[in-house]
Amino acid sequence: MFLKEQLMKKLYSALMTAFNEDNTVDLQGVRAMVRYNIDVNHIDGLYVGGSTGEAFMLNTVEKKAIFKTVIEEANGAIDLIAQVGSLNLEEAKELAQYVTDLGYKTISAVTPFYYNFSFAQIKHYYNEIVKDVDNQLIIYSIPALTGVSLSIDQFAELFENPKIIGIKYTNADFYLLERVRNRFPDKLILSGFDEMLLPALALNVDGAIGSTYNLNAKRAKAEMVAFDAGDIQKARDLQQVSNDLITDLIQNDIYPSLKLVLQELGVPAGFCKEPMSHPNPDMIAGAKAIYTKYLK
Ligand SMILES: CC(=O)N[C@@H]([C@@H](O)[C@H](O)[C@H](O)CO)[C@@H](O)CC(=O)C(=O)O
Repeated sequence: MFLKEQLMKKLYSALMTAFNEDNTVDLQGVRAMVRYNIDVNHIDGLYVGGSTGEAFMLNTVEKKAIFKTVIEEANGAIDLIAQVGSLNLEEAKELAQYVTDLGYKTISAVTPFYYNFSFAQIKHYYNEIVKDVDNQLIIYSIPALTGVSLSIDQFAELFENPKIIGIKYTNADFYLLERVRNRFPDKLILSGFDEMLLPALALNVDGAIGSTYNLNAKRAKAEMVAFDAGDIQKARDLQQVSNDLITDLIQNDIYPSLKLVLQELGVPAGFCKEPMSHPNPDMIAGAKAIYTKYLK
């Protein structure tokens, strides 16, 4: 089991999934992205099977193949968190057992979405996912995509289960983040919006998980170091450049653009899965410009 100290102020890439043009999973591309994160980004860990991994569009067999490939390729070099949450609770439980058996030390699960579940149902979902596995879980809270906002008292109720150890906090509500941080000093809070890394650091999060760290980890790490050293102006300057990069990525369609820029960096990141876009000439030109401006 991880102790909180072992995960402090760490940077995690939200791992992408490489797809072939026909929308099948390209496991060689997945391996290449794991390697790039370890060898070039010097990342502390990977969040596998999350939004950036396009996991909510994958079937169980594909998810298992990715979890297996990633842990094999990482071979103990970095922390791995497996996002197993699913609207199909049976699938979530099956994946929780599967990744635990593979050796993942931490799991995570998105709040169940779409059906407007009550808090009692959400609590049941989390307790069921961890019930039979010897593992610990981080709640994945991303209200902008799920429509599910948990209150501080609801987080407290979920934390009554000792296996629930933290939150992947992808939320622009910094008032709630401050409240959560101070009410649960021993819980892991990992910030999820890359463009808000600096204010999240100011509120003493334990680290960050994000999509853009797949290619911008060096700058984000430098920002974390500057912040820790008290060089706030340097941290601001770095966040400003990162946010220019993130703005350009979003304007160019972020998920395919992340993959296109990785290809410029020599990583065969493949395609996104439809209905995500496949690249068109304008998008390819935009990604090349982003690479040249921020990463060359
Ligand atoms: C919706 C989304 O993709 N959010 C990203 C961010 O890294 C996001 O792409 C970035 O902050 C740009 O907005 C992460 O929070 C998601 C994430 O870590 C994951 O589950 O893959």
